[in-house]
Amino acid sequence: MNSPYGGTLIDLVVDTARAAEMKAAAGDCASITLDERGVCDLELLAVGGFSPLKGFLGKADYDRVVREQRLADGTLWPLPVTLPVTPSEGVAEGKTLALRDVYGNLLAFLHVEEIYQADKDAEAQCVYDTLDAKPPADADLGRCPGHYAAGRLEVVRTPPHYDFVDLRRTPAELREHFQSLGWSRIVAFPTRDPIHRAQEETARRAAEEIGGGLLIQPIVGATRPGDVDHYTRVRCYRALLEDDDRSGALVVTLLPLAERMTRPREALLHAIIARNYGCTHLLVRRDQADRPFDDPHAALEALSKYMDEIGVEMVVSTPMVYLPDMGRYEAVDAVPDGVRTARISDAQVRDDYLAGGVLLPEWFTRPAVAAILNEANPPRQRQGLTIWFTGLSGSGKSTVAQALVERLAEYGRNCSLLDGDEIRTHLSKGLSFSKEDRDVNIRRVGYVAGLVAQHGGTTLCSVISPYKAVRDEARRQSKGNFVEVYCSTPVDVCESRDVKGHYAKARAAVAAGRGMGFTGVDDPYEAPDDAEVTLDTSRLGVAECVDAIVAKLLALGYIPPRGRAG
Ligand SMILES: Nc1ncnc2c1ncn2[C@@H]1O[C@H](COP(=O)(O)OS(=O)(=O)O)[C@@H](OP(=O)(O)O)[C@H]1O
Ligand SMILES: Nc1ncnc2c1ncn2[C@@H]1O[C@H](COP(=O)(O)OP(=O)(O)O)[C@@H](O)[C@H]1O
Repeated sequence: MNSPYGGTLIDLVVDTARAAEMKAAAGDCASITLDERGVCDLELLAVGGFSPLKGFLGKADYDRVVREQRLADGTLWPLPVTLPVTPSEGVAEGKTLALRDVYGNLLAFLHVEEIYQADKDAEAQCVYDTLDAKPPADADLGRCPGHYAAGRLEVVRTPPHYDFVDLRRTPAELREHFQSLGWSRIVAFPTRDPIHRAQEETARRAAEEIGGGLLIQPIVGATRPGDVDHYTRVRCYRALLEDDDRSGALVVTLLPLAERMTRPREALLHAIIARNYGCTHLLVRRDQADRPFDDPHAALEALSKYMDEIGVEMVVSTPMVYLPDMGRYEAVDAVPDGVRTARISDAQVRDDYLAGGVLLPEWFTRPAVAAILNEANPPRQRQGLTIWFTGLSGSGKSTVAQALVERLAEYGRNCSLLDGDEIRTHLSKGLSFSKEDRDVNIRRVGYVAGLVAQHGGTTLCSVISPYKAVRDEARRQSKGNFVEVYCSTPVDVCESRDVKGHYAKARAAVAAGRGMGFTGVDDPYEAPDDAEVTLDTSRLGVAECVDAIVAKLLALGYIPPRGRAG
């Protein structure tokens, strides 16, 4: 097994007596709440995943890491591990700072020795290589309020985790595990993608090549937007473990690393972490790029240059392809002439299989993994949905929405209805019709509908919602699963209907010079210009309105063609 980088596995977690003493003193010092990346970095610092670092980088280390990827003492270190702070009376040199997670859990104390200015330009240019392109990790650069703090770090507890606890091991625990397995040569495979058979085969071959074991390290810290969420990925890796007849040669351990998305430096960090976890080898893709303008070979070049110094050997992965006539995988460059090959691209996985609710074939993915991916990526007809009715009072929103509830049940989509009038008797009780209160009202409705949509439910919202900006906020809350129905019925028709007598009151109020702030009479209504469906209920009957919405939902895939309920 490999020794830790720098010779010693760092352990910053204090013993229980010291932890108790420190907790008792916590009230006397300022607290800061770590963001997602901060929590991940703290965990890896605490357990030695970032050995030889003993804390967040001080200025001398930071400056040299940014420009030369080396610590001040010359040790190769590719990426800044920093703690952003806003200096204040309690956050100052010589003070002690309590570090907490968003739930308020006390994680560590930093005895602040220095607070220094971040060099955002140098970070952007040297670390993220973004002289003329938008940084992939702009959120990371933007997250920094301008200063970093450093000093002696004492960790009271590592960030608590309640998911996949059986697959979480510190470097020390993993080393012990390797020892119990009798492994001395181990290839690490850090990944944030689901593993299909081709990748599995690639990783297996790497282990065979070195005559050792395989460590899959699912990266579960903050990853890139659009990545498959870590719960789904880890369920897939676990299925692999449970399903695999060769599972004796495979270990899965989660890696709580917040990725910086900046090759090639990130690849070097993976190598250092692999070594700290006891691995002797790192599986490396031939081409890897986080951004379209990245040089795909840069990571491999950097690794070749520094692997000796890091003390980890590189195994360059062999991409695999399926040979349907032979029922096996083969290295792409070893396929015999004239033999048929089969593959499914990432885009096909997404668009042709997952989006359509079609299971990936067994030759491509283990059935247990395919089932998890399908369950986690339901086709649109099984995804949540918000149908948002907007329009003047009396324009037909509630009438059409109620009819739609019945009609959608026919397609297996059961809906809840949030009707403006009713909402204002509880969720929004006491709110007026001022612009501010209307916005609050709509935000509440949008928030509730968004939560329901994200968990697979369907909500029909029937609210005037006169302002475009807040309607758009509601759309975002539902993460795009949002269909806007604009009841464009002319105001004179709404007024002639005057279902509740409000228009008459509003006109009377205006005539008396008081005004009532009634939408369409003496209050504004901003009509949508991008609604999915527009209905003038003075021209269409209720059933025709429902037909138009159903046709749109069919076209968008939110309901199945009749008789094929999903
Ligand atoms: N000043 C004023 N302006 C508009 N509407 C008024 C007003 N005062 C009372 N009402 C009644 O309240 C219902 C609209 O509530 P909403 O929650 O949908 O309005 S908003 O979206 O917050 O603007 C609306 O009911 P519907 O007719 O069902 O739309 C009105 O009857
Ligand atoms: N095609 C139609 N669609 C919806 N409502 C209609 C239609 N034709 C007539 N109406 C009548 O118009 C009124 C609309 O009121 P309502 O649905 O409460 O509107 P809103 O919810 O927009 O305030 C109801 O009395 C309804 O019967």
